[in-house]
Amino acid sequence: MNQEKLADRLQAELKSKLKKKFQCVFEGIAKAGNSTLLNQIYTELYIIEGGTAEVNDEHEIRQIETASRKVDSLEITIEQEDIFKASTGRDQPIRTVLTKGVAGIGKTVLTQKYTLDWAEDKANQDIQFIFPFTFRELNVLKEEKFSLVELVHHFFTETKEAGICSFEDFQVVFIFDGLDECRLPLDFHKTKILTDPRKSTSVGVLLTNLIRGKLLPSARLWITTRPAAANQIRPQCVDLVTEIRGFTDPQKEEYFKKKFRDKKQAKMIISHIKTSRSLHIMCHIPIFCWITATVLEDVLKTREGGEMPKTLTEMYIHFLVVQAKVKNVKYDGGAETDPHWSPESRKMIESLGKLAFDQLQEGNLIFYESDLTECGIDIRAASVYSGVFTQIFKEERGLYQDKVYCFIHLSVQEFLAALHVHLTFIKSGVNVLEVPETTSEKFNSRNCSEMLVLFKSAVDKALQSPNGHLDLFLRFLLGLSLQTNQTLLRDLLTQTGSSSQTKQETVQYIKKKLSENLSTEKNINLFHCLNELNDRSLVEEIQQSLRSGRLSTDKLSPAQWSALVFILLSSESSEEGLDVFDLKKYSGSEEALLRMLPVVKASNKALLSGCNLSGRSCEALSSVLFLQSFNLKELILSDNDLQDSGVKLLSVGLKSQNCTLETLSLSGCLITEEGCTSLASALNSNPSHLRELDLSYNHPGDAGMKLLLAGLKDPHDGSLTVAGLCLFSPSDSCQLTINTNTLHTNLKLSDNNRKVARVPEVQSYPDHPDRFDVFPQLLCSNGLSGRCYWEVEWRGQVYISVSYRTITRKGDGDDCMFGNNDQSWNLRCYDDGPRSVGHNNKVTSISSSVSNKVAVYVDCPAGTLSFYTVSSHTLIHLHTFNTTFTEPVYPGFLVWSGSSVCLC
Ligand SMILES: Nc1ncnc2c1ncn2[C@@H]1O[C@H](COP(=O)(O)OP(=O)(O)OP(=O)(O)O)[C@@H](O)[C@H]1O
Repeated sequence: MNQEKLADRLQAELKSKLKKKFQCVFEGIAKAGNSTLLNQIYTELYIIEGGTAEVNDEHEIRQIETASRKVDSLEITIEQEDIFKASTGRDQPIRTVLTKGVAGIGKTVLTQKYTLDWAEDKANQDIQFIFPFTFRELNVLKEEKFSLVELVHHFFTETKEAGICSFEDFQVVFIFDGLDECRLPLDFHKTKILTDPRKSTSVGVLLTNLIRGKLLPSARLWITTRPAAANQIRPQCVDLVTEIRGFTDPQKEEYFKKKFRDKKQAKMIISHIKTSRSLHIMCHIPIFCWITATVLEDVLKTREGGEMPKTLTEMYIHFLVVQAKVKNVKYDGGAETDPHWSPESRKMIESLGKLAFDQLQEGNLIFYESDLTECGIDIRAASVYSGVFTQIFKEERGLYQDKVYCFIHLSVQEFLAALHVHLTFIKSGVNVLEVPETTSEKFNSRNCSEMLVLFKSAVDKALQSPNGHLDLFLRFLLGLSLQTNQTLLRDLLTQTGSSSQTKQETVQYIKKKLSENLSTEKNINLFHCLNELNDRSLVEEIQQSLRSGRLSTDKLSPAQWSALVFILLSSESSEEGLDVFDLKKYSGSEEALLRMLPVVKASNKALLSGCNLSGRSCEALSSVLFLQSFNLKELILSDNDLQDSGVKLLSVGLKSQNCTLETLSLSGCLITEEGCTSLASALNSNPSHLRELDLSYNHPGDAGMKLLLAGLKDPHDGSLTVAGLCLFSPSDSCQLTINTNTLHTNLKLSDNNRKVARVPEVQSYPDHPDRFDVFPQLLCSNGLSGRCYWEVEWRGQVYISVSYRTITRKGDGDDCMFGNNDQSWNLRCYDDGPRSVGHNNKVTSISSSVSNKVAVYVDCPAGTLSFYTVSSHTLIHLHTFNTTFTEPVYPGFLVWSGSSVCLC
């Protein structure tokens, strides 16, 4: 048979083998007989290009609706079948792809789906052979010698039978899943170069050379890994890094719809998940979806509503309890209401915990019979165990038909390992983490509680691990120390432990570590730990790390940003802590804003002033305004060069019926008439909730002003729909001059006539008909008939006013005092801020924050007089008088004793 025909036949055989192998996924129920078809449950994942060869350590989620995703130009998404096809603009062919993703994000499932689609002739038919490997399988061959060809023959016997000994002439893809589980030495510096695929050597050397591109350079490679282990491969060896970000919100729903074919049940589960923000966020990780589905199916069956799990630890505890219950009911003939933990199941969890821990410490993820026996697991009963606790533990046929065992998912092993450490400590006071070489001098166990020593050593060990293999373990261990979590496990844990003081000291220890120079990945895991510990200062801690540059915003990968966002959103303190989102507290940059949009979305007030934002931010914010579930009431964008183009983009969102923004500040954003036009039309088309609009320090021009005013008029009664409109432009600022002829003799000028103070001594001013003789008042010489803006500072008690020139100057009647007649208007200011406004003897109280600086804006043609307090970068509207000015108005002041006023 010629080579081509042979290859075709082999391809058909390989496809048929891979189809069989991957058409079903093990979702923990294999033993129970209901294996699941991969095509039936497979839900599209959100995958992005994660930078070039620069491999950094990474983590968690992406939580943003599709609406905002499409405008997020920071990310290039990739379809599952196009993993070797990079975005345009790259001319080099892609040989090696490294796909990163956190635990349970769907790396294995993705590689399986890719292979299955190929085997079923659905995609990538240009590939002649796909050879999928897992590092788990390869680890077993650590001590053996193979050539590359022999290795392929070994795993894919049909290639050997077909007698194919050379793969150079074929389009071949090798998949290596789970680099984080790799126990083979991959030493890119020392390993000798090997180019001959027929030369026998250790598997580690084979892989190193394959990845280097020395061995079989024509083949393509796809390696998957948890982020923390990605750095085992030299960046130069990787052509494309991609990242699985899990499910987007619509994908989450799709998952549950596929999982629960009963539409009613699916709907109920989805709406239940949506009620808990953190649970909903967690479900971006497929394994959580699966665990959540398992837990909720049970929770909803047995109790109405109830508290939903909020943290990772809580979720896994629920999962364990559900398993115990299922075992009890299904296999032991118990009733749903019986205690879940029989002495046998308790014993089994203890044994499984010991196995999980011992093997995790060794870095082992598959075990042999001898490992089970060592942990007191009866080997004959092992298959029963795996049948019983199918969803925790599974039995596989390994190579050579040996029976091997592993946990249903690595995260379950990590959880049980933590449970083991916890249980052993509670029961016997033994700290199993304390092996002699790690007993650090730093801990003086006589001074700290024993438990604290345990936690500290766990933190240290996790930080020492180069591939992060104890990261999740640490999160679980700390999570288990919470009383609330121990209560959930009450029948399993006969005694509980850990005090709030231990918790506090653990938190302090973690914070100390956070202040050291750790990798981003470690930093983020420690944030997760604080979250598991329910620590309320977490948000502040994250802000500090970002602000100080300990977490450099330039170096954070998209996934790390998402992890921060996830922690911020799910942390307990976020309920109040994120009420006001102040970008500068994190990092005053556009990148930070774009990455933290989900936090903006969850906040009531977003302070984004002076952060170098551009149109990109406007576009993204606009998409947030479109969202239904959005809380934002105040958006402060002042002092960013957004320009007309930015405002146009923002206006798209302002038009949305979902937009319930009450305050918008665009002060000093370089907006001209064009920007005002789009803003006016947006505000006109949306029955807006907007109460305050600050457009000060822009250049709207007359036409822009008119448009805006028209756009903001109520169609029914013609009144302004926005109470606090601030429209002045830089050209409206006036330089006020005090008219010394009006000055009362107890008012003294200083600072080049910019400051007026009330003094007890009578000043020797000449008599003048314009001078106020009883009230300590003055007027400026500026007669205003257009638009004018000025700012004033004061001490003590003053009235800041405008008045017609005709106001009476002599005597102590109301016709003389600012605000007490129809000739004048005032704002009454006190030591603690403005308290009321007055006109024609009518005083109206206003609310204001503490302040001693106000701005006044008068628009004579429009008939408005507005007062604002001035606080950094923002004008906060106090009050607007609407009237018709019949003659020019003059700024003026009344200065009570011990007070002074200053023109800014
Ligand atoms: N695309 C998907 N559609 C439906 N379910 C999925 C998908 N991806 C993952 N899952 C579910 O999540 C579980 C975990 O996925 P998988 O084993 O692929 O994660 P992983 O990223 O390889 O994790 P680890 O790094 O811990 O090995 C699967 O068993 C399956 O139940």
